[in-house]
Amino acid sequence: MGDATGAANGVTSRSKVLPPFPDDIKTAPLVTLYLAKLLSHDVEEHARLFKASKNLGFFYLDMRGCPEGETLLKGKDALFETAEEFHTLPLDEKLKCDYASRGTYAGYKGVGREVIDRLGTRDRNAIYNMPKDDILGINPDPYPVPPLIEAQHDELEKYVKANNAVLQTLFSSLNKSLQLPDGTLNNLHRPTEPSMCHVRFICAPPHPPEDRGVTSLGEHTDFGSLTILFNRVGGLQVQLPGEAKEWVYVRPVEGCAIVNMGDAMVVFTKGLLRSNLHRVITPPGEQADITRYSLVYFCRPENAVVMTPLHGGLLDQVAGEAKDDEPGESSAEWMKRRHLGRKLEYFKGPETWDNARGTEGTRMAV
Ligand SMILES: O=C(O)CCC(=O)C(=O)O
Ligand SMILES: [Fe+2]
Repeated sequence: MGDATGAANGVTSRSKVLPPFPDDIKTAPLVTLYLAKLLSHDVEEHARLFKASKNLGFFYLDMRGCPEGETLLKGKDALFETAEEFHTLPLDEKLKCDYASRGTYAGYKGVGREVIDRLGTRDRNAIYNMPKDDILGINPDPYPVPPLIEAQHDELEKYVKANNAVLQTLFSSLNKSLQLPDGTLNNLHRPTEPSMCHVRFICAPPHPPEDRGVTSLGEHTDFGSLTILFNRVGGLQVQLPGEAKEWVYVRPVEGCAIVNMGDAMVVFTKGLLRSNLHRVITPPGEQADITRYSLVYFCRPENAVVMTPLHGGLLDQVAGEAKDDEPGESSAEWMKRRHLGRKLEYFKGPETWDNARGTEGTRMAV
């Protein structure tokens, strides 16, 4: 469980105290926003969210000090335990929920079953994806889950709802800052409607000593709208905007989620909001010796939403259209194209990689 003192260093996992994130490495200058302030309609905090969403597109969201955030923090502690339990199951148990051949992102993906670049280099992460629609009972034909996940159904349901409460707060705030008609962003992301939102358990075993510094998860921008990520150890890096294209670690901070914009927000806002490149490499310092777990909630637009720029408010003053590759593509098609292009089962070469790209090349310079 998380360490109640508030420092990310020294937090415990199921079996041990985690080694500290080093103090002597360069880290990304993510601003810290406060959920409690956004909920109490603090005008300055809304402006800070808008600024962070335009500048780096990544920020810490401190969840402490309000029931909505505390519920999320409790949920993530419980689900880190579940993630460890799931990923330590025997491989044949996990492979029972590998649904890649069905053309879905749902279920288990073993280490090396995705590519991380055009050349087909394999990833070093195992992941388990649980669709929001399965958890909330919206999908009439949910993917089978192992008993230990079934046993956590209520916890997962609470977690999805807690994430959605936070997401709706963020969408309302950004909607106001963009001066869009009331509810525009929120109505593209109603949790009760079918969408490809999901909870993900990520597990990266330690890299062998000769491979330290290697990439586990290649550079990418997220496909969807907003991502709420919890890290306990380092390894996540963002590429700082600017000519130097410098990669720096993101320090995990206890009590805070790492939130980032995905490509859907870039498309909707003609590039006004930024989805920043990020990747996962060997965790820094002593953290390199342990298995790295992370917990993610990916929020995507409802399946029926068309991936095209929105109109109104400030967006009417933004020149130019984002070059979304296929105007008219639905959110469901966009997510599937991008996801399957990375799966080993579907990767045929550099063209598959290129076809799975999003807005990485079209974002505004800041
Ligand atoms: O594991 C992490 O810290 C980040 C994972 C990530 O970027 C992703 O799954 O899209
Ligand atoms: Fe990501």
